[in-house]
Amino acid sequence: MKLLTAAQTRQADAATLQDEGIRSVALMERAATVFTDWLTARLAPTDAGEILVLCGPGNNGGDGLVAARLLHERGYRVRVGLLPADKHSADFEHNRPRLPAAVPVADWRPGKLPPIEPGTVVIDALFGTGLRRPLEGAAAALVRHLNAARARVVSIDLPSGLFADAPQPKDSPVVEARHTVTFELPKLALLLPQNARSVGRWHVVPVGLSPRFLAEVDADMHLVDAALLAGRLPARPTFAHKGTFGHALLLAGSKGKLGAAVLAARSCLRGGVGLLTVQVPAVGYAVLQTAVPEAMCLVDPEKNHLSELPDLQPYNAVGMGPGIGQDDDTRAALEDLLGSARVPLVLDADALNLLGANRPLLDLLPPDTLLTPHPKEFERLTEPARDDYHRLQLLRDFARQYRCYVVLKGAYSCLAAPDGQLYFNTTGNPGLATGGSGDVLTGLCLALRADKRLAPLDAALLAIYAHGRAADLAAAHTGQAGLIAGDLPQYIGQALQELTTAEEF
Ligand SMILES: NC(=O)C1=CN([C@@H]2O[C@H](COP(=O)(O)OP(=O)(O)OC[C@H]3O[C@@H](n4cnc5c(N)ncnc54)[C@H](O)[C@@H]3O)[C@@H](O)[C@H]2O)[C@H](O)CC1
Ligand SMILES: [K+]
Repeated sequence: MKLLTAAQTRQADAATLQDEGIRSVALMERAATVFTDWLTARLAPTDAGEILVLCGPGNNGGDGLVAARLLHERGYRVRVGLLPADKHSADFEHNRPRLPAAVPVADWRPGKLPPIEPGTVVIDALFGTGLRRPLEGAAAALVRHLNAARARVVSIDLPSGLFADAPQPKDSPVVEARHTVTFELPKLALLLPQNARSVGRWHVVPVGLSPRFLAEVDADMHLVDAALLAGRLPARPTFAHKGTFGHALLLAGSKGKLGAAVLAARSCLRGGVGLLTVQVPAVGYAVLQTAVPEAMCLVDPEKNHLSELPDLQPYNAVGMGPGIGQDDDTRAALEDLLGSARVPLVLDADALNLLGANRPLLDLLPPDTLLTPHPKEFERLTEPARDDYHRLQLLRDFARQYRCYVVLKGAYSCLAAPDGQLYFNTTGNPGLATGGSGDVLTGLCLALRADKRLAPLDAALLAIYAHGRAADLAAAHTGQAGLIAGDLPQYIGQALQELTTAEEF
């Protein structure tokens, strides 16, 4: 699924009107109806009390007016508060007189703002994608008043005051919603940690925007969902043998961190690799052979850390990083790897920290290398980000500059591709915030990069999605708090199977 900018969303609205030959008030009616359906499916009239609908001057406010009318028709008690404005949108003007007389309407002016009882259900229809500048004056006062009320706020399309795809000044107020019900496609702002307090939980409801426009529009941001991945993971051929799926080499572990090697190795095997060899320092030999008997094990000459590469000739992909530490010898081995590898590389954890501490090594990164930093590791590779938007810009720039794929891990992990496209993952849950879950991702990435049938982009997309999906499957048994990284590999197979394309008849 594509992620649109605010400007593209306006174009999508216009294309929909044109393609369907409908008036904009009809689209507003549709949007407000799906919003109202969403709300009434979750909130009975008896639990709602008197719903307060706060309406701004534009089409977001127009949506609010329609929702107020529909809620009244469905037996809810409703009142409307209007933000005073010099000018209203045409569709707002169209719907204002259509509010039933039984719905109380008042202007909500600064200095005379009525109290909002704690727990009141408030529909925030002040501003949506048309916000042009940070809120000030009457609008800012109203938002501050609402945020102080401890109400149950549901925002239409966006929490008011939040730009759809750009940062706002720290001191400009934004509605703090429990739920944001957004139309057709999520907006970038909903995916970023810095907006979590305003957005609450977000939900997408369909309004039927022009399929033609959505197919044609040139987006540079995407959501990684099952639809995006359809057809990217071919079924395993009947006459497959272990060579078909590649031989991966994993360089992992140091004294006290062999668990990282074990987790990555198990995950690589569950990711479908044909053969796996793991090189560990001597201290890890018995651990690896016992914990992961399916993998072959090479022993580094050093006892406690990795110091050199084996002959790379047999391998289709090499992964390095989980648990390796940052010894000088290990840095030398990494440098050797960057200089000599002729196959896809996956770099994580201390391999990234070594790169960050030795920036000239970045110029040695082979094209299409896959890096999987968390935000701190990414910062070591680049610079501290001013905010989440700036971090995405740095991510994009880095992927372009080094012609590599970078997964910035977190909720909605974001993959940047060498062409500057960004892909936000939709699977996973807070149970992944546990030690070792990144090592599992590394192993899975390595397996998919070793599979010669997969393009680099497809391997990375499949890996981040299946990793999150495995966590969702695991959490159904363990709960989120009880989820540990070792639970994940056993669900990778199912996650990949769900994505596998059946052979066409
Ligand atoms: N995408 C869809 O499927 C549909 C979306 N709809 C809704 O329409 C809004 C966008 O409406 P628009 O009129 O473009 O913008 P807003 O209502 O967000 O606000 C515009 C309004 O506010 C003024 N304004 C802008 N910034 C400020 C500010 N900082 N302070 C004061 N006033 C400001 C501006 O001048 C305008 O007057 C979208 O989010 C959906 O909710 C449609 O219903 C159709 C389907
Ligand atoms: K809103």
